[in-house]
Amino acid sequence: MVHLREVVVSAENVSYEYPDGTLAVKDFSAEIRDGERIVLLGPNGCGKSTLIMLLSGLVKPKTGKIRIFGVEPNRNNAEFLRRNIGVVFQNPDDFLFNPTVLEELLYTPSQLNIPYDEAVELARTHARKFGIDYLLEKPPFRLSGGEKKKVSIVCALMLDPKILFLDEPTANVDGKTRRKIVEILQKRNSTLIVATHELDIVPKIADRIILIGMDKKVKADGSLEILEDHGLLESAGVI
Ligand SMILES: Nc1ncnc2c1ncn2[C@@H]1O[C@H](COP(=O)(O)OP(=O)(O)OP(=O)(O)O)[C@@H](O)[C@H]1O
Repeated sequence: MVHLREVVVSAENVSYEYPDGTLAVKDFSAEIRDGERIVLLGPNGCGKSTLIMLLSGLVKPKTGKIRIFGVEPNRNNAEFLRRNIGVVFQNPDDFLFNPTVLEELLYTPSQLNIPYDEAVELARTHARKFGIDYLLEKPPFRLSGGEKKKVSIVCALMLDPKILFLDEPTANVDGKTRRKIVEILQKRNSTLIVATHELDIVPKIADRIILIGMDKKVKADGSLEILEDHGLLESAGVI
């Protein structure tokens, strides 16, 4: 008998409309199991960033249901979710606001009442591991785009989250930084949900693709074989 791993995120007929009336996500359903490595693949504007916000519980769907670890995100489980979910936003400037990189790394642990000395030790260890230790005392706004990206990824990894969400992790970074980010993601064993429109990183980091088209509908949900269906990729607008 095949033993299926537990569902960690589920979306049931989820739609989302921005206050100005733009429909960003249309009737999206999926079950994501523990340890799956998923890429949300689709062209600009198909709703990937909005889906990352919805599936990570940061935004509530207008219709439909999102469950994370079996429960709908709400005020009572916010701390639990924060402890177990890491999110890397598309634009690090939306997220980095502390006076130094070290303080940035310490922010979430401090919100979760992790002892200061323990958090500093954790931050220094992670910074060394990801090669950003030379940046610890710098203000985040003085970093390059690629450095900001790496800092946001390390922030999200600080507490070794059970689910890691990343929105366009390799956009606007040089080849070396891209390789480093891919290597970091390849080493993770826990659930990974990545939004991207960059086809070349998909086989390196994912084992399942959810392909979304320009009309915001799911065009395919399955294995990496989707990458070989050029007609499908073209009709979805990714090639
Ligand atoms: N704050 C907002 N207010 C109104 N509409 C928005 C807002 N943010 C996004 N949208 C719209 O929602 C739709 C989905 O946007 P979203 O950013 O989720 O797409 P995406 O697939 O991540 O795009 P990209 O690949 O360009 O990052 C688009 O039509 C976009 O114009």
